[in-house]
Amino acid sequence: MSLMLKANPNPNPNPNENAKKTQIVDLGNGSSVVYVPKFLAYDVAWEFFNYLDNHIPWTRPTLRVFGRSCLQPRDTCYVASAGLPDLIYSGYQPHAHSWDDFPLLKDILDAVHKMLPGSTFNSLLLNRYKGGNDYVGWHSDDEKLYGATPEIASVSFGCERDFFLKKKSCKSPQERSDEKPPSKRFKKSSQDQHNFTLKHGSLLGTGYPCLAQTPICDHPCMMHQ
Ligand SMILES: O=C(O)CCC(=O)C(=O)O
Ligand SMILES: [Fe+2]
Repeated sequence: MSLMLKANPNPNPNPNENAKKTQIVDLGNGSSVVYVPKFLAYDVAWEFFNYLDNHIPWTRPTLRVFGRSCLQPRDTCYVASAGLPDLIYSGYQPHAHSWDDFPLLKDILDAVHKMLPGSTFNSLLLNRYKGGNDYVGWHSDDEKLYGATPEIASVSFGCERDFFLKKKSCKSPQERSDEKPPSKRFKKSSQDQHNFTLKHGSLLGTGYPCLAQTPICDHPCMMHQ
């Protein structure tokens, strides 16, 4: 399960411990990602997992990808601050729930803001992968709503899963390639690919400008799954 973004105001009794293990990975071209493997204490993260698993109004929508209808291969739920433009991807417009409906999500958001000083996240896409067959296909988080240089924070819960980032080919379609099975989606030996194993309770931040030596980020040119 992952939150594309924000948990407990004091998730770890010793915040310095988190910071020490933080990794900043240079992707080249001025882009960096930050990875905090122990963003949330192990037991706290399991409490969050159980809450989210049981209390989020998960849905599994039908998407329209390359002219075909297909069931999104994961459950989802969307939370957004009031006044944001609608999120629409692959012909689907999720209902925007209010942060006020889920106080725990606000706690996660506060913790992310503390870990990434200067960040101000305003929407959250929750994804639940029910087993090894659920996945997210190659895509860029480049919806207009996110602006020219999207900043994304992802908090993961449950089983470890691989997360891949690669440079986007300019000719590739912008749509998510959710309909392709994982085996056909990527050759792991490809150059310019970066792999992260997202641990239970970890935080991954992309497109976060102050991570780069110069405040440049090219997340719009990156895609991931
Ligand atoms: O679940 C994840 O870690 C990634 C999900 C994702 O990339 C997305 O919803 O845009
Ligand atoms: Fe994404």
